[in-house]
Amino acid sequence: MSEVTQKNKQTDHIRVEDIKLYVNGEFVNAESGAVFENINPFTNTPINNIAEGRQEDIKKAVAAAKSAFHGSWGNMKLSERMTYINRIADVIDEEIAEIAVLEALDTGLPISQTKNMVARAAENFRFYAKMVESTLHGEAYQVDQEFINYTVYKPLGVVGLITPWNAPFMLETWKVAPALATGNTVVLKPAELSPLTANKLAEVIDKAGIPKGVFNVVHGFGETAGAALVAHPDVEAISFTGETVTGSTIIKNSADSLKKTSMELGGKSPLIVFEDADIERAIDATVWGIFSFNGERCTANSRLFLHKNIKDEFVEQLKERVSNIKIGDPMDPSTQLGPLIEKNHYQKVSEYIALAAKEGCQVVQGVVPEEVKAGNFVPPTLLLNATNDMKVCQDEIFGPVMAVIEFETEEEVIAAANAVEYGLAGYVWTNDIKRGHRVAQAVDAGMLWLNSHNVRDLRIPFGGTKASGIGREGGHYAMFEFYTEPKVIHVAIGDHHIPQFGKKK
Ligand SMILES: NC(=O)C1=CN([C@@H]2O[C@H](COP(=O)(O)OP(=O)(O)OC[C@H]3O[C@@H](n4cnc5c(N)ncnc54)[C@H](O)[C@@H]3O)[C@@H](O)[C@H]2O)C=CC1
Ligand SMILES: O=C(O)/C=C/C=C(\O)C(=O)O
Repeated sequence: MSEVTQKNKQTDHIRVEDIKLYVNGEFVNAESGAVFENINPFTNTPINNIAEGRQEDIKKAVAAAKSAFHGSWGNMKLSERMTYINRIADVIDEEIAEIAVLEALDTGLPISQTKNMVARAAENFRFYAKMVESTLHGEAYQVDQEFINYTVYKPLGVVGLITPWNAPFMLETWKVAPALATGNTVVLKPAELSPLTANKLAEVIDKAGIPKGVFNVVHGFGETAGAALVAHPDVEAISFTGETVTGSTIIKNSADSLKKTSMELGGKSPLIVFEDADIERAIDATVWGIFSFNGERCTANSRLFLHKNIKDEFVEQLKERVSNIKIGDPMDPSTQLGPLIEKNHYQKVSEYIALAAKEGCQVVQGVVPEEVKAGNFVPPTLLLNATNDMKVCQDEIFGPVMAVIEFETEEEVIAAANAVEYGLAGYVWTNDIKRGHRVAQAVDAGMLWLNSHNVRDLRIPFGGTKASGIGREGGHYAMFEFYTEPKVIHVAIGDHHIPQFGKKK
């Protein structure tokens, strides 16, 4: 991997070693020997080949994880387990530069942003080590002098984690950290479009010395490797982040084996700016919220609602920002917007923009420099004069595209913000404290930021309502409500009455 360094500004021709599956502590080929090609979104040339795991590989990985759960990992002292979890964080920190480069190479995300995502990944492990050690405890109830009833929180066993390509390393670790810290063992099926840092996570965890079988990675496609993981009877739970339709399929497919599922799904989040808002800050937050991560963000503010009295001024400033956003090579530290993940996605996003024009929007875009045209670049795009009922305001486009909708009254904007199938995030800008709270509470969203962009606090629940998900990640929600379950132990401390069925009087 020596070719991949931060000095590389030109991603052309960068090749990385081929990638294998990580099963039972070993890097192995797929049983079938199959591989698939991994493509660089900046050049549309191959980066490397990836072993393509299928059902037989999932079976092996689950068997290894099951054996580790009943062996070394399951029997380990808490303090020792936490030493391993913290060591994973340390290794990530040591390798942050290389991981950030791999992520940018694989996804087209700008290197300045992938660095922060990798730092957050290390924090995910440290956070859960601390959280589990300090707060994973049960309750005890005493019933007179007869009983003490207490609960302990037990890990589930083998858990399957299925993740998307948009912020892969950070989102994978956001699941792996609580899963391992609470004592489960893991089979990770990362997105087929972004395998590089999932492989790197296997290398990191291997380097941290975690016992074999505790963590496994099976690369491959959703319909084969993913579906096999979902169907496997020895997998106790599936935590999924991805598209709403895929989430629904996974819930159906997990029903036969009665699995617990957690669903972090799509979004079409509103950002509402009232006329009394701090306009400068609202503009910064709006631009960041839609154009960071190349617009491929579940929490992106893809619908901007502007009060009619500030709309023209706000839009003028937005146009200027859009024309200044630096589009280019993801490896260039000054790049703000890189290429989309793959050609098909580029096609999909471009079709939505064409549709918006047909539906009557005025389309305003930045300019993609000639020298990067080989990449899947969609420029930052504003869809002006949009109305909330348009298809481009209802569907998750998942690109750097924001619809701008005018409103007049509070009631009207709440109704429009909620007239969508999703309910992941929301953003409200106003300096009227009462209105701020009123609107924040009225918008259908699992997470609502008032006078702020998407700033994270790992202790709070992360997730959405409506078609944006079921369940929450983060804080004690992941710990108590998903990756463990309570076990009750009833202890008699006195001689309470026991009915004497069948006993001769
Ligand atoms: N709510 C949240 O926290 C977040 C949600 N997302 C959502 O993720 C989506 C983008 O990610 P994509 O990778 O395109 O999602 P996707 O749903 O296409 O794929 C996600 C994962 O599911 C796997 N998969 C596909 N079909 C499967 C099946 N039948 N059985 C099992 N696994 C299957 C894929 O191989 C991949 O690993 C967007 O909708 C975005 O909003 C992204 C980040 C955060
Ligand atoms: O912070 C998280 O745990 C997840 C973040 C994901 C996004 O912000 C996104 O995809 O928008």
